[in-house]
Amino acid sequence: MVQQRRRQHFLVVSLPAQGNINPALQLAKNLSRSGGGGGAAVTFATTISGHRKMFPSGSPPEGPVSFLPYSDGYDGGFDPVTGDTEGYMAQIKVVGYETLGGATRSLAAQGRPVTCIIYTLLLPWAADLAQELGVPSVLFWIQPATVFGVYYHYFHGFDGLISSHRDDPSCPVELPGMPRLRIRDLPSFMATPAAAQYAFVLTSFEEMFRTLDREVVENEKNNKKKKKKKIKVLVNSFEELEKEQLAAVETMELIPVGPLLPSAYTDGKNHEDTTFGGDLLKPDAKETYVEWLNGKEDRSVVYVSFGSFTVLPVPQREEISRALAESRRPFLWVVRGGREGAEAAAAAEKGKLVEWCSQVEVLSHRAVGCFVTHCGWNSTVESLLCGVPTVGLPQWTDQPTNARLAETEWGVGVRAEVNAGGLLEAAELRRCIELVMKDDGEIRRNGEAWSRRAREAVKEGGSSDRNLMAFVDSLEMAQCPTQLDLE
Ligand SMILES: O=c1ccn([C@@H]2O[C@H](COP(=O)(O)OP(=O)(O)O[C@H]3O[C@H](CO)[C@@H](O)[C@H](O)[C@H]3O)[C@@H](O)[C@H]2O)c(=O)[nH]1
Repeated sequence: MVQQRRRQHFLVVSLPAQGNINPALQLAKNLSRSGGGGGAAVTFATTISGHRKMFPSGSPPEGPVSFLPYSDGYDGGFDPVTGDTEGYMAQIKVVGYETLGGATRSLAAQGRPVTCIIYTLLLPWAADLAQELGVPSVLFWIQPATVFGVYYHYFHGFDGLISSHRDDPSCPVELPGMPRLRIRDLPSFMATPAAAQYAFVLTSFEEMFRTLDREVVENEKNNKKKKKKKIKVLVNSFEELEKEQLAAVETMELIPVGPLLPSAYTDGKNHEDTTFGGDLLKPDAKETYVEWLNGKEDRSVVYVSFGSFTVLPVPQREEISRALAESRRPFLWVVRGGREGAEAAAAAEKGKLVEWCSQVEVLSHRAVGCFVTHCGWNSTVESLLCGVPTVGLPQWTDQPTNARLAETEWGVGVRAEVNAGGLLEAAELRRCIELVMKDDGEIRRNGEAWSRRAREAVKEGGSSDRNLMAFVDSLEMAQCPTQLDLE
């Protein structure tokens, strides 16, 4: 008996946020190499406003991934800092569901039916859409498996216990299958009451976990007689990094397929794949910072960046600015939201300030010796793969957990301590920078070891690569509608 395989067509759906778009786009590229017979078809969908920012010239470049913009009801753009975020999430749920549904049906009418929807965070409605269209859906979790596990337990019985200890940041938290954490290491939305504007995030995460719970129940119903199959969740992590946490939720198979970085920086085989390909902000001209880095000694430069979302308050910028200006090391600082507070650093001749850069190119440059970061998960895995030790100044969401993992579980960084007013002072920042920059230090050695393991996982034939291929194969076999009996 021979089974006829069907070519997959993945629809990868992302919010128009940089921290979501980058790993989702890289996953889309990797999926396009998967499956037999010339690879799977992959379409990447984000909102019209996000799509316009990604491709200001109008059309995306030719390549293995197709692009499908859909309306969220805010085609002119939405500012998550000043706008009504809760209203936005309610709107995208209705309008996105409708417009993405319509666009997906048009693809089917053109002879390109979608066979699987993969969706990133805060888009649980994409799973409902998949159900309506009669195709499977898979969550792509773009934070560490540890954070997935922590949220899972929070929504499965531990919420009361955690909430009742919120006043004690150093209180230990022991959750099944998770490393030892404290209240201060938990995702901010559960460790501290979120500002009203972001209260919706916890609700949205809960909705996402309830969607997964529903899938678990349906899956068990449909597979009663067969060997117990788990529902699948793709994760931007790798086996060695979070072995126990990946196995901590019994009813779900967390499949690590990361770290997702453009392949020029991982196995170096595809030299063309040097960017994620979806910058929402315009990078400074490369000559201004890459050529500047070229002139610096190996591991001498302090790179400072707080991701795509955080705009630090002016007093915090002043402290960082002072620490960098007074340090004897060269630095490259991505300053977002204007230069107020960064004047001392701007005036220092040994430093460079930019508004946006190609971070993976910077982190993989031989001249970069440490990364002062907010510990967003993409920044964390990018620095891990590049072997650049970190000084963490977590702000919110998963960042406190990521900072804890980097410091305690993997030993590749330190978390800088803030004062009673929540401010990281210049002296503390300088102390942390000197600690991680030590040439023969343990942190640097750990960083090198984890960099090797991360590259090993993601290269062709490595564990993450094999996991992704096996995931695609499992879908092909599951959906195979035809069996040709040759006998
Ligand atoms: O000048 C810059 C600065 C950043 N980046 C890239 O932008 C992305 C930033 O992602 P991340 O480090 O995860 O930070 P955020 O943009 O803040 O991401 C949000 O989304 C992530 C995924 O959910 C969470 O882990 C973070 O906490 C959350 O703030 C990374 O790929 C960087 O390489 C650049 O290319 N150039």
